[in-house]
Amino acid sequence: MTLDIKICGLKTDAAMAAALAGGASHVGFIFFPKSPRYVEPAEAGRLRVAARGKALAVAVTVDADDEFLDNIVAKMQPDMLQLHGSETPDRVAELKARYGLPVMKVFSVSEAADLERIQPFVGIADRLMFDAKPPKGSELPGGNGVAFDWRILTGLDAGLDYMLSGGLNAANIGDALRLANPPGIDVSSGVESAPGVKDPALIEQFFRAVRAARDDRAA
Ligand SMILES: O=C(O)c1ccccc1N[C@@H]1O[C@H](COP(=O)(O)O)[C@@H](O)[C@H]1O
Repeated sequence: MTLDIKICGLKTDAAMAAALAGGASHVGFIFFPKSPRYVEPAEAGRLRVAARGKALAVAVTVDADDEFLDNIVAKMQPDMLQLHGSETPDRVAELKARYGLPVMKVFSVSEAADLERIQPFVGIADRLMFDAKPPKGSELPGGNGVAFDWRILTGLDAGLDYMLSGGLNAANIGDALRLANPPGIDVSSGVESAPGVKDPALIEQFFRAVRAARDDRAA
């Protein structure tokens, strides 16, 4: 089975180069102004050029309005939108039609009952993502470096296309893959040396850990 790997919150050429060298299938840019990973749409547009033909460039937004999204889509030219807020199924459908782009809808989860919220989005969102709930007091809906109990994902329908996110890093990715067997994974703060500062060495280490875990499973 192939495994999609998204490195999110890119802000520098060096981080982009490390993500592509490792074999990322997706690279993400954060358009949430309060985030330490926020990047201006034009700068994301410059950075994403290196990914053309190699990885899908994902614009991550949180309950963004049309004006902000128009600007992001025009300047960055993403391949995909990631909706990390409380967007409804109607809003997902509206944005897919408006931009002609696939949409990945994010759900924050902590227990199996949280998975019931995905039903109205199945068949509308192109892909789902499961992230941990933000810790109390956090201003960020994602990018908190917090993991959830991956075993709850074993209750999902086989064949559901999703990415596992939240608190992943080189030390725990083996367990995450073994327990949840997701079709895709997404990492941000687990490959940073400080909030918003991607570390190419940690990115490389993450890919190495993924490869080692997959080799172990294949053996
Ligand atoms: O990373 C952020 O700052 C962010 C801000 C607003 C919405 C989403 C954000 N990040 C997303 O959350 C996942 C998980 O992050 P982490 O690995 O736990 O740090 C990240 O990959 C982004 O998709």
